[in-house]
Amino acid sequence: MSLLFPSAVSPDLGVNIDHVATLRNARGVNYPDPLQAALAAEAAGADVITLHLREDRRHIRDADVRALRPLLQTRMNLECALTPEMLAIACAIQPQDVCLVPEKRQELTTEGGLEIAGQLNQIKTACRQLAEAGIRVSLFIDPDATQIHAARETLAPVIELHTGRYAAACNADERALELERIARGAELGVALGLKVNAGHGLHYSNVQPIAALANIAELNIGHAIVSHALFVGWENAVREMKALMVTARLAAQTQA
Ligand SMILES: CC(=O)[C@@H](O)[C@H](O)COP(=O)(O)O
Ligand SMILES: NCC(=O)COP(=O)(O)O
Repeated sequence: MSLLFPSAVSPDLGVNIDHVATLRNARGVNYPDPLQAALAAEAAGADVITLHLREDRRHIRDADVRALRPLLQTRMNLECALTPEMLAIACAIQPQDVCLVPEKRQELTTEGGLEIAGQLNQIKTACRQLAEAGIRVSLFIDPDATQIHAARETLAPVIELHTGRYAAACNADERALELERIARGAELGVALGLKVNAGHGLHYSNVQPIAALANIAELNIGHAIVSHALFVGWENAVREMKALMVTARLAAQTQA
């Protein structure tokens, strides 16, 4: 696990296990087991295990989070909405990291980042509550200067930049623009003293330009790894993603 940021040999890889649970829940059975996936991901090189306890429990369930916490050798990054229920669960389970994310009931996936300025006091209070429970707080936000400055005001030590627009870009020009927004956002975050993570929609085909950014400390990736695992096996899917990240970061460092 890399301890320093930025400019480590690779960003940390947070493997998101949500969609292992999606597959389990589709049949109402107890397999595939997200706990087994988490432990195997750690053995294959994951630095962090990320899981999103959605309010509607569409994939990860409370029991998964509770059972996994004492088993992990790395870190648990629990993603949750900014609600009293979720904050109470997080404080009881005490993951090392909590990432606060916006949720909409009908969305297929997380559509955007937190609107921090509009709920500054509520977010500040949540950050204080989590910090008092010994939890490091991350805010999932769009790579937007206004949001990054607002995040700094909450005293949360970490931000995670939403890479969804980058991942969904329709052409090379659009992708380059989105990459530039993320690079500038990461630079600003680090300048403000924040740890800067990124994630959402990243895939084997688009991860390297993001992993190359020296200011990015951690990438959280799930759906692509679960999907690729169908063809190459779970551990190989994790190893391949980590290898792409290391290669991209090393190449960028060599060029610098
Ligand atoms: C915040 C984030 O990007 C992930 O938690 C992602 O949202 C998980 O997958 P779903 O959005 O499909 O639940
Ligand atoms: N925070 C982003 C994340 O955990 C991974 O999301 P995805 O790779 O499943 O889109």
